[in-house]
Amino acid sequence: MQSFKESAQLMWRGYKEVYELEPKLILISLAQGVSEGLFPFISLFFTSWIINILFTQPTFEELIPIIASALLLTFTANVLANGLEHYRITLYYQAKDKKDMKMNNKVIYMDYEFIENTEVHELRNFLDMAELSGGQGLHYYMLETKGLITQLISLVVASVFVLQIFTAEVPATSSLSFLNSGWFLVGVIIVGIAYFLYASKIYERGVNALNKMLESATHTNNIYGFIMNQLFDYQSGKEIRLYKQQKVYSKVFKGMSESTGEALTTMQNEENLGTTKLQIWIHLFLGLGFLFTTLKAIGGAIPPGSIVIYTGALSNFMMAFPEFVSNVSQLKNNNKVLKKYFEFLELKSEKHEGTLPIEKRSDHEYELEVRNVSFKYPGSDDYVLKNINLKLTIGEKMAIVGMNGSGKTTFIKLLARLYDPSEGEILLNGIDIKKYNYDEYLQLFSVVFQDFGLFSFSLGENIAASTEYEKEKVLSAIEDAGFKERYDKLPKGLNTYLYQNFEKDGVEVSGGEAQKIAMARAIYKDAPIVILDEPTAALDPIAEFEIYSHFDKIVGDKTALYISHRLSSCRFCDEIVVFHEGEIVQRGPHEELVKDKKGKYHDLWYAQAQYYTEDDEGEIKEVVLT
Ligand SMILES: Nc1ncnc2c1ncn2[C@@H]1O[C@H](COP(=O)(O)OP(=O)(O)OP(=O)(O)O)[C@@H](O)[C@H]1O
Repeated sequence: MQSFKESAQLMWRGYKEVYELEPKLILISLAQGVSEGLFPFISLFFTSWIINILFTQPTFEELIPIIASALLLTFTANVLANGLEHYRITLYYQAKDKKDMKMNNKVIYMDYEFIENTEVHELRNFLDMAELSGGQGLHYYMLETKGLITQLISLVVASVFVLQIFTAEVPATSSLSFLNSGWFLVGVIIVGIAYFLYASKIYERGVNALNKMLESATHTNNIYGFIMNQLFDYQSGKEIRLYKQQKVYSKVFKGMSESTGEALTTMQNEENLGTTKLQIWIHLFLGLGFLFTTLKAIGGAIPPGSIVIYTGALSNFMMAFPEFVSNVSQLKNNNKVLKKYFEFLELKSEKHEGTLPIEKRSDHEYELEVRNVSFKYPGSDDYVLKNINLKLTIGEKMAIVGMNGSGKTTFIKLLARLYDPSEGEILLNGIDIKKYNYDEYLQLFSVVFQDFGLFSFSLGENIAASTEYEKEKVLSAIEDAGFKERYDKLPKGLNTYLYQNFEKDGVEVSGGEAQKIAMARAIYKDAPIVILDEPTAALDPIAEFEIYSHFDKIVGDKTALYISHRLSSCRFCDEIVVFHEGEIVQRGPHEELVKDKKGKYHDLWYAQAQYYTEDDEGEIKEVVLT
C-alpha cells in the first residue's frame, strides 16, 4: 500500500514525465478540461435566464439578443471544444510514440542479462497489457487528465449552485419554511461522504478485478508472444507440422483464452454490478434533490426558471461525482503501474562502466588473461564456470573443446562482457576489463556466435554493421567468407535485403549462407581478437574447407579463440583447452593431448576418429564411412 506522500510523488513524477515527452499535451488537457467543465453551466445559465425572463412577459426585442448570444456562445464553445479535442488527440499520439520509443531504446541499450531475464520480459509485458487492456500507466495521465479536470470543475461549480439552494431562504411565513433548516445541508454532507466511501469500495473491487485480469493477461501474453514467434518462424514451422504439434498449440491457445476470458468476465461483472448499484443510489439522491429544489421554488426561495440551473447543477454534480470517485480509484491503482514503468526505465546496469580508453595498437599487442574466474547465471545457484585460468597471448590461436553444456559459449560471453564474472577477473594488458570503456573494449573483438543473428537490413549493412561502409572492404570480406558465388547472383548486390520483413524482394538465405554472412561481418570488423563459436557447423564440406584454407588470411596475426566440436579442425591451433563441467581439465597442443589416454581429449578425439584418417604427411583427412 502506497502512502499518500509516495502516491503524490509518483503522480508528480508521472506528470513531469508527460510534460517532458509533450509539454503542450498537459496544457491543452487543462484548457479543454476547464472549458468542458464550465460549458454545461453556461448553457444552463442561459436557459434559466430565458425562462425567468419569460415569466416577466418580455418583448420579442428583449429576448432576441439573449437567445442570439446564447446561441453564439454555444456555437463558439462547441467549435473550440472540437478543435481542442482534435489537437489533444494528436498530441496524445505524439506523446505515446515518444514514450514507446523511450521504452524501446531502454530495451536496445539495457544489459544483455536483462534480455535473458524472464522477469524483465514480464515487466515489459505487464506495462503493455496495463496500457492496452486497462488504459493504465503513463497513458492514463496522457489521456485521462482532461476528464479529471472536467469532473473537478463540474464538481466545484455545481457545489456552488447546490450550496445556493440550501442557503436560499423560503419566507418564514411559508408552510415550507422548514426547508431552511441547516440539517438538510448536514444530511447532504454526511450522505456525500458515505457515498464517497461506498463508491470507492465498489470501484476498488473493479480495480482489483482489473489487476487480476492484467496479471493473468500478462502471463498469457508472454506465452502468446513466444508461441506466435514460433508459429511464424519457418524453422519451428517445419517441426510443428512434421511432429503434428498443431493440436498441442491449439490446446494451449484454448487454455489461455479461457483463463483470460474468465478474468475478463469477472472484471466486467464486477464493473457492471458496481455501476448498477451506484446508479440506483445516484438516481435516488437525484430524485430527492429535485424534490427539494422544486419545493424551494414553490416556497418562493428561488425564481421558478432557476429550477433549471439548480436541478441541472445537481444532475451535473451527481454525474460527475461517481466518475470522479472512479477516477480517484483508478489513479491510485495507476500509481502501481506507474511505479513499474519507472522501475523498468531505471533497470540499473549492473555492469561496471569503466572509462579507461583502449590503446589503439597497430601491432595488436592485446593480451587477455582470465584469472580465477567462476560464474553462475543470475538467479541460478549452479556454477557454470569454475575457477578458470587462461592467458590468450598475442597472435595465439587457441581452441576450446568440450562436451555440450561444458561452458564454452558462456566463457565467450564473459570475454565479451555480456556478463561479468561472479568471481575472479579478466584482465586486458594487466588491467581489469571492467575499467575500460565498454564500447572501446568491444571494438577489440570480432565474434561469431553459434546462434548468431542477422538483421532484416541490406547485405552491406549486415556485414558492415552500419549504414555506411567501404564497399571494397565488404566485397573482400564476402570473398574471404566464401559467399562470393551466392553474392554474384543477388539481384541488388550489397543493397539486397535479407529476409522479407522490410522489403518484399528481400532474399531468404540458407543456414550455411547465413553463417558465411556472419563470418563476413566478423572479417569486415577486422578486430585484433577473433572469436569463432562453431563457425562452420552449418557449412558444407567444401565451404568448410574454403574457410579453413582462408583461415590464415581471415585471422592473420590476430589472436584467435576457436570453439568447435569437430576436433580435426582444431589441430591448427597452437593450444587446445578442454572444458568439462565448467572446468578446464586439460590443455596443450593436439599431439600432446591425444597421447594422454586417461584424458578427456583422448575420449573426444577417438569418438570422432572413425571419421578421419591421416595421410603420409600427417595431414588429417575426412573419410567416407561405408
Ligand atoms: N541464460 C542462461 N541462464 C541460465 N543458464 C544458462 C544460460 N545459458 C546457458 N546456461 C547453462 O550454462 C551451461 C553451459 O552452457 P554453454 O552454452 O556455455 O555450454 P557450451 O559448452 O557452449 O555448450 P554447447 O557445446 O552445447 O554449445 C548449460 O548447462 C546451460 O544450460
